[in-house]
Amino acid sequence: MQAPISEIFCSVQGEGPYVGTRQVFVRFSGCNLSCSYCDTPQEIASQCRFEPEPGTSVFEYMSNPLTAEKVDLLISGFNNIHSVSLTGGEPLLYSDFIKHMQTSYPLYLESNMTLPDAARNIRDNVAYVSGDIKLIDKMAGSELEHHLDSTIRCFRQLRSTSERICFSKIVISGDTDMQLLFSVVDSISDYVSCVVLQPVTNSPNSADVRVLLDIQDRLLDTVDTRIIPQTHKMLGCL
Ligand SMILES: C[S@@+](CC[C@H](N)C(=O)[O-])C[C@H]1O[C@@H](n2cnc3c(N)ncnc32)[C@H](O)[C@@H]1O
Ligand SMILES: Nc1nc2[nH]cc(C(=O)O)c2c(=O)[nH]1
Ligand code: SF4
Ligand SMILES: [Mg+2]
Repeated sequence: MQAPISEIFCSVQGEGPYVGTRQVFVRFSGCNLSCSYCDTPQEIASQCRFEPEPGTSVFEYMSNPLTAEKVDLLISGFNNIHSVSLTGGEPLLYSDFIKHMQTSYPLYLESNMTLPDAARNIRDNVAYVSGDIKLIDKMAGSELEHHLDSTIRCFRQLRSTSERICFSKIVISGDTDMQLLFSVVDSISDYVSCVVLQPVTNSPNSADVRVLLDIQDRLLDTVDTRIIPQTHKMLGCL
């Protein structure tokens, strides 16, 4: 089983409720969405860069695609790991690959939550689910309805259980549609342990802190809601 992977490195989780935990990051290449704020290259990487010594920015390069066995081997070289972050791009595009991974560390999925069949495929393989809610402003009508239905189905498949923790992150910018946000969070609130409002980073269209606090106040009636910016960018690490 093979997949295109753009990078593998060890760092601290910079987002959400597990911020500061030490993880290995496996970044799958390619995505089914193109979010306007995305901070990650969109094209399929011909090579994977691997940073053997954390924080050094010294990389080894290997040709894509990589096998699941090779990725397991690269992960096993790191110590004191809380979990392995599967990110991208969109890791659910590679659900069969994820099922083939044999690492001894728990898997922590970072997903855009738009691919419910793939979510179902790996629901017994992941211990943590960091699921984004994508409020895509260019969508309307039946396309938006289908998108939101897929999101809710993904959360239902990957919801918190005794074996798995699922939480949600929502990137908030100046033009986030708050009514849509409240309605989607209401639909998934039973499936998640908390909701994280993640202010957009490096954008001219950032959200006012008062807006963030208003959204939090409204959501706290339904679900534990936190405001957490991307901290790895403050640290200046990968
Ligand atoms: C690059 S995405 C990859 C995983 C998956 N495709 C997703 O969107 O959840 C990882 C995380 O970075 C967040 N992100 C990307 N660009 C961002 C930005 N400019 N500001 C804040 N968060 C951002 C995404 O919302 C997501 O939570
Ligand atoms: N340190 C660090 N934390 C992260 N949390 C989510 C990330 C991602 O790109 O999925 C990310 C990332 O790229 N780096
Ligand atoms: S879904 Fe994730 S990786 Fe894909 S474009 Fe949006 S933020 Fe970037
Ligand atoms: Mg990132």
